[in-house]
Amino acid sequence: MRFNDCRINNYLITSQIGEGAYGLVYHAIDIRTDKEYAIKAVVEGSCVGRETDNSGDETYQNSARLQKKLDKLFQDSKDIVRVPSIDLKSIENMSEANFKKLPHYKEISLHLRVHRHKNIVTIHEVLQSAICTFIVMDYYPNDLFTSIVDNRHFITNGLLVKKVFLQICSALNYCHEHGIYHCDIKPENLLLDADDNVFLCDFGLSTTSTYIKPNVCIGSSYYMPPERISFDSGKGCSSKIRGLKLRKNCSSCNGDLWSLGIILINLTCIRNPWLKADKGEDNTYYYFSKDPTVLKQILPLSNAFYSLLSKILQVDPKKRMHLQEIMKEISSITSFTNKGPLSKVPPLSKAVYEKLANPMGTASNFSPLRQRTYMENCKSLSCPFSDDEYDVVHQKKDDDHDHDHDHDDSSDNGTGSGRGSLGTLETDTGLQSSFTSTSCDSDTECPKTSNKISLFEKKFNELHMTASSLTN
Ligand SMILES: Nc1ncnc2c1ncn2[C@@H]1O[C@H](COP(=O)(O)OP(=O)(O)OP(=O)(O)O)[C@@H](O)[C@H]1O
Repeated sequence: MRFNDCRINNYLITSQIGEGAYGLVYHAIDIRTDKEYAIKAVVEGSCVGRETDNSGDETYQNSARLQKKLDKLFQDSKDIVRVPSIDLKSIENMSEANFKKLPHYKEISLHLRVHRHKNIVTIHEVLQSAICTFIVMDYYPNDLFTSIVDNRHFITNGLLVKKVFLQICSALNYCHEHGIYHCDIKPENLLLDADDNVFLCDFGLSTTSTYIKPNVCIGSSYYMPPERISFDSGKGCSSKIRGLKLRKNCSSCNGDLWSLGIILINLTCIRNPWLKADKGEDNTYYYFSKDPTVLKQILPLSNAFYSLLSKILQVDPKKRMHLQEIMKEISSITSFTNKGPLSKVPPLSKAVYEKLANPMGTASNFSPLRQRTYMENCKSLSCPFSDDEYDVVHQKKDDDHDHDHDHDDSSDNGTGSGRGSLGTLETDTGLQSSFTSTSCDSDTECPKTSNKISLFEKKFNELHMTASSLTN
């Protein structure tokens, strides 16, 4: 490895763990404490003045340029770079005017405003060298993409799906409450610790603008809402979706909600429903926009889960279900699929829901009416909760004498036992990693690009979607 054994202050670099459009991420060890960290190197000016349509070549060139600069930095300093640490509070308080001068600090500033949340990656230090900025963060060994696709970690465990998804929602809710819109919610930007706790990272596209321009803010196409793709590039620049004429700019908040809906499909079906929510370019999405029940034909969804997804994946962004409601529905849903292990899922107790949805201890809108507490099989389902959490669930169960499973979805005939079996979900369609162009918002026009071609792209293209049969 190129920078093996190089040091930045007290951090010893051990390997490269990520390569994005404008950042390189390294695994490092603090030689004083032996604690592991992830260090992201970003270059000043790297996210300025780049428009959306970028090829993989350009991404490669960007990171090659950064590598070269780092080479020189380490060479000049004989492998030990000593750089000052920037006061985090001063970065957090930076203004839009500051971001115009130092655009790459916007990602760090917005991230710092929310990194206190338990499910958002913590930034420890920001180090400034002459050629680039180093963001020192907590290190997590896995990301959600690898866990879903490679490890197939979720398809046999509905409680784990609930836990992970509620933690994602909780992190996102915290961001929205603080006026930060992530705009690049995708499995690669969700990291996992060894106990399957989620941590949101990469605020490179995030914005404080409640509305963003459709033609500037391009995220990963799989997770991008239709209103940010299907725009008229003509003078009016207004979006037209299903005959609706939408605002010139798109709601940042509602865009994140759409991405959540796609993540739910990833977690439960190991699929992406379409490549791009663009009627003109994607046949599956075209059919979905005409008739949402197409989702039930291409994915093994239970009726209850289809009903929930159709409320999240509303083409009209204003009609999308609110985040708090999504969380409550996920907590109480009793089936994700119409067959296999996810066809029977216990609802969460109020205590467990509170812990996942409000790890910061803020008030919740959980409705006691909706809660069900029959989680007696929690442990045997390979319980995703810690012992403490399990105790809370278990104690509640002891108080609860009604253990009958009462399915919302009576039409589901739940062929799978849901316990221990590998299930019958068709999981041969690989989940696509995000490799399309990305750029960041908005009023401040700070586009960045990302054309990460993942290992899974080839696999995905080979397998393609069963949905393609719909188009024949
Ligand atoms: N704290 C961390 N712990 C472990 N791995 C990390 C961490 N932060 C980032 N990574 C890894 O590095 C990859 C790239 O990081 P990040 O998304 O922040 O960079 P980027 O340049 O914005 O990438 P992209 O252009 O793909 O969005 C992540 O997908 C993840 O695999």
